[in-house]
Amino acid sequence: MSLRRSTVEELIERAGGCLVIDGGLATQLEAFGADILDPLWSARCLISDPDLIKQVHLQYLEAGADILITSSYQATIPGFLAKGLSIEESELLLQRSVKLAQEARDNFWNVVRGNSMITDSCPLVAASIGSYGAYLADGSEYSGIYGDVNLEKLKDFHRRRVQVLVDADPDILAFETIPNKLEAKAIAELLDEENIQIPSWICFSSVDGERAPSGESFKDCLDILNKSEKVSIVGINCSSPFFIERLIIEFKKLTRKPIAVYPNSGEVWDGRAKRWLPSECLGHEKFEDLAKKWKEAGARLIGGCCRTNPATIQAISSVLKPRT
Ligand code: MET
Ligand SMILES: [Zn+2]
Repeated sequence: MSLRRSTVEELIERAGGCLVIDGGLATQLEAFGADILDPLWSARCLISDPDLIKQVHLQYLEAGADILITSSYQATIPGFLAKGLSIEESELLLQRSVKLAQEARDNFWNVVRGNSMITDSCPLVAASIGSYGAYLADGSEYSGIYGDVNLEKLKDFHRRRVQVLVDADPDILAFETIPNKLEAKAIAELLDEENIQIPSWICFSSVDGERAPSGESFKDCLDILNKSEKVSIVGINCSSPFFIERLIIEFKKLTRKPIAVYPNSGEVWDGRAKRWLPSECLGHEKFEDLAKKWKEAGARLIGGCCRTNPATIQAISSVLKPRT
């Protein structure tokens, strides 16, 4: 069942001022030996090993996550068609991504926690919607260079997947690693055109800690989103944790919407070579210190992205919502 009777603000308040997002799904699938070197990336497991996805969701819940992000980041209908699947099969797989997270959540809440009913205060399911760049799988979610696309093409790219995911009734739509203003605008317009009733977040990537990867200012990007009632939350994901605090302070000046941050470990993705480049990266203990600062700076949803794992989320959750 859906948890949308409360607003995002109410849920945040009830959670003590901050909701904990889970960590890297792909990272943890790989840690279990899944082979995701594929254009579908983590979504490959929707075909090859759906049970493993559920297991990883459960681990994040046990680590203290209030929000699970589904395995649909790089799941797209054209991507599935390219694998020889039919449109119907592709849409079923998208729906399965939401179902797996809902089942993990219900199981955790009812069986592990012993609650008899799914209520507003149980963990939420956020349907992941990767950027167009993530679908291209050429690293452009971190460069913002999309070549020959326009607003309408981007809307059409996102449209059917959004409709199918919405039908599966997630609690939130999570647009991730958006690298430019054009795509942010396309998403905001699409949510309006389709009259989507599910709250959504739009999170940008950033490479330099100051601007969107395209070089456009966050002021320009957020000005567009501020006008949209359909966009409930804005933020940053899969970017270096070292500049997140600075970006939260900047975002606070630019928007009144709740801010979400779920950075990666600080390693850098080489989109062409399809590997993480060795670089300075952050340990779990450090995430604990930083998460506290991010909350103080004004972030209201905090978690981890690629190369973070359940231990990271455990560390974040222990400082953000110490159990009494
Ligand atoms: N949520 C995605 C996953 O782990 C990561 C998004 S950033 C590349 O599947
Ligand atoms: Zn990531």
